[in-house]
Amino acid sequence: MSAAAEAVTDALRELHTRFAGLRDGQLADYIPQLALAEPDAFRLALISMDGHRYSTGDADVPFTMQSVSKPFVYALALSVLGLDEVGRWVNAEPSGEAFNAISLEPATGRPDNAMVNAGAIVTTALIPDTPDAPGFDRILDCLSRFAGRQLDVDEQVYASEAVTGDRNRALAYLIRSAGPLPVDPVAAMETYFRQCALRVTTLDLAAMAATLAHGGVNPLTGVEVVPEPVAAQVLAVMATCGMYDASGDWLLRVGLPAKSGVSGGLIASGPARFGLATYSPLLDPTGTSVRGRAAFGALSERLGLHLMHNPALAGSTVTLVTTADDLPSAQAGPWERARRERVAVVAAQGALDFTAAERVLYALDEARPQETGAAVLDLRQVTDIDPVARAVLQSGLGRLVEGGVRTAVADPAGHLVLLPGAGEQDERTALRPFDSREEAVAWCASGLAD
Ligand SMILES: NC(=O)CC[C@H](N)C(=O)O
Repeated sequence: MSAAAEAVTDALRELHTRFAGLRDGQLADYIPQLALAEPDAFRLALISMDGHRYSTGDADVPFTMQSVSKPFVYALALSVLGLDEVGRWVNAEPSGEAFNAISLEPATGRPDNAMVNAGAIVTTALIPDTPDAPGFDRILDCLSRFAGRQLDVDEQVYASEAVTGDRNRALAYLIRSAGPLPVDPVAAMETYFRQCALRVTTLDLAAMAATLAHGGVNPLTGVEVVPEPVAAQVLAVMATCGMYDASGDWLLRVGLPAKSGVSGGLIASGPARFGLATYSPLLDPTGTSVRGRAAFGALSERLGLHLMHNPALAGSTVTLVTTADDLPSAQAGPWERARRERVAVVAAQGALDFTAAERVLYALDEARPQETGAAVLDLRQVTDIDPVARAVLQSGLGRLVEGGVRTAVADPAGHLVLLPGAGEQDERTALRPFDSREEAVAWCASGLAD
């Protein structure tokens, strides 16, 4: 790793040092194998949207996923069946109850959400066997693609939970008796226990969290694991329900979609930013890693990761030049004319989304193009434009043209190539794309009324 990027690992190391001494909490012992975990183990990993990996502690040592598997199986169910169909069987409301609560909605028999055990059992049951693959193989394949490598089952942990998992079995029978879902409790529990016993490393979990943050595309492999809308739906349910009866407090203090598991694994996703994972098996009463919670809280605060913080710094993607005054004065002819007439020139830079497009259009209006009858939008420094920003800009520029403004776009990369009606307008007010700002300004100025 380069020296500069070591700074990110340093930040993780610092958190590790700061919280390694925390000895609060208990090992989960209702699954006997989990009580054998090393209480001092503490690992942290972060994976960026470019697939850069950072970690500290033994981030390559495996442990079982437990409930951290739930959002990924939910993602699979959503991509196979769609939100409406999945929503018929499992709701998306925070339950305010413990992960293993024996509780279903009275009116419908649905579990509250897919993050508590009852909901996760339903989600698992929604992935049926197909002629090609048993339900569990489909889950294994999907979760392996989230991780970017082939995962396997810890047979000892699986067997340990299968022996002691009566409460979950009871839930499966309750679900079958309370609602119309044709759950086979025995088969569903077999698959659910195996999914909980899937073996991952801390770096695997960070890759899985990063894939959700990256719109469903694994940033390490480039593979689209689930469609982008599904990734957003899963993050939404993680944000509201992922930490069970501590979800509200978590969103308030840490401010990231997250999911914990009783082995001590914990993930958090910063949408379009990174995937985070930690492993440390001492748990608080809600079943969340004590060190993991402390580390993610501190990291969020220190790096300003809370989702509700003011997201983009104003001006970071848009530069605004309001008149042709800034054009090089040596240029004669149409340039001189453009300067004299104060033709509006607005320049944007960086990646344009809806927010940036709104600023651009507002700046165009502020430059009062109706008074001069001409406007130039300079997109030469724009690196990317999303479909929403393109549509909003096209419609805004269309309005200017309709209002009689001669409008030119310096757009050598063709960000707005689909300009509606370009060339169909009358020559004086047409909307025209140009390769350079000079040509765009000259064309605008040459058409100004005398
Ligand atoms: N919160 C958890 O991690 C629970 C998972 C565990 N396998 C159970 O069903 O009890």
